[in-house]
Amino acid sequence: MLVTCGTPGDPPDVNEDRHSGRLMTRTPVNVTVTGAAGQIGYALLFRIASGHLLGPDTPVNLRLLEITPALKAAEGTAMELDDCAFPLLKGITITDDAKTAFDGVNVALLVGARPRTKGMERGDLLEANGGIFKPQGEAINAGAADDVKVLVVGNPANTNALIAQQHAPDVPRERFTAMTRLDHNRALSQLAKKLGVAVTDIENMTIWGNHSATQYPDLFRAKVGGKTAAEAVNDQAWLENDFIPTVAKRGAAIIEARGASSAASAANAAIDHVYDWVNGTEWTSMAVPSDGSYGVPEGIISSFPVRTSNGSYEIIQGLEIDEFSRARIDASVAELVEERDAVKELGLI
Ligand SMILES: NC(=O)C1=CN([C@@H]2O[C@H](COP(=O)(O)OP(=O)(O)OC[C@H]3O[C@@H](n4cnc5c(N)ncnc54)[C@H](O)[C@@H]3O)[C@@H](O)[C@H]2O)C=CC1
Ligand SMILES: O=C([O-])CC(=O)C(=O)O
Repeated sequence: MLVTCGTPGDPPDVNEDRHSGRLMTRTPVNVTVTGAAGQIGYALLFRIASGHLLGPDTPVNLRLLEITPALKAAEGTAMELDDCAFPLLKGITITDDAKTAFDGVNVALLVGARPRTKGMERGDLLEANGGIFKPQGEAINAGAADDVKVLVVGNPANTNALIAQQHAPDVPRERFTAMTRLDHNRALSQLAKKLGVAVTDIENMTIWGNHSATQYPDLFRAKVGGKTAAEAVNDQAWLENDFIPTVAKRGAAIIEARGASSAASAANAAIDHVYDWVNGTEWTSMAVPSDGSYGVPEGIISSFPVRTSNGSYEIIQGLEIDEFSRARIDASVAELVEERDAVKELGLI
């Protein structure tokens, strides 16, 4: 099923922003969002359409991929998007067909995933998600634009990204990334509160490893006022027993408090991830395919400190890793290796 909305009659490359009067001379970027009718989708789509993902001069076409029973809800969201009259939004396609959704895609946000339900083992979860991320990887391989960038949000995000990547052999493998930016932002906020500083006073925050409770938010690399954050905090007990578990288990704490998982903050982090990937930043956290840096086995999609520029990224090299951090990184990476081996055993990669 395919529904199109929006204003397909617009000329493709010259658009007038009716709010600023400025001429936008760029071809619309095709942005596909899977799980578009879900909670994160609802928090994400309006920000993409208003220019927060790619900047105020970049028009977008939205492609919403959903499972068939959720198409009606996606149509409702598309009606609301229309009702915002966003100057940058050039068209909306709603479909339950992955090939249609990813045809010509420039930015793919893979949000829809199978949540863990009662009685489900980890293997069952990985298998169910394999059924989603394998065909999506194949559809990206078949139809994506040459410059495609993929962000996987749906959990288990790192391993889902690996599954999709492994089924898209014609797409450069580094284009498949997973989201640890929410963890990064959570770490900034917790540290800023502890030190009584602004989040903007903190530099070089890093999340290592998996987007799971084993992740390592690293205060020995982060800097505040010329010191490492660990020195500025000067409280190893807080760092170990409070900061790390608070950041790593924040997702569960939000579910406990809200009765639903993080949605607006997750959407915000997805926006941050892609915006920085496209526009450049000196230091952030992204889960990316390892090239063997910092002893992380090659190919594993693990979170690293990265620098981005001109639409590409590199893992920041040359950091000295202390013993405490080494053990934490190794533990999270070991979990990723286990997940990779499990999906291999299931024949998903
Ligand atoms: N990496 C991260 O930091 C975070 C990841 N998440 C994960 O993001 C995912 C989405 O979260 P929510 O939006 O809250 O969930 P949700 O359950 O509200 O929405 C998920 C949507 O995905 C759709 N869907 C399922 N299979 C699909 C398929 N094959 N193709 C397209 N759509 C499909 C469902 O119909 C549903 O509308 C979950 O896996 C959640 O655990 C959530 C927060 C943070
Ligand atoms: O824990 C969850 O299910 C959602 C999630 O990934 C997060 O909030 O970090």
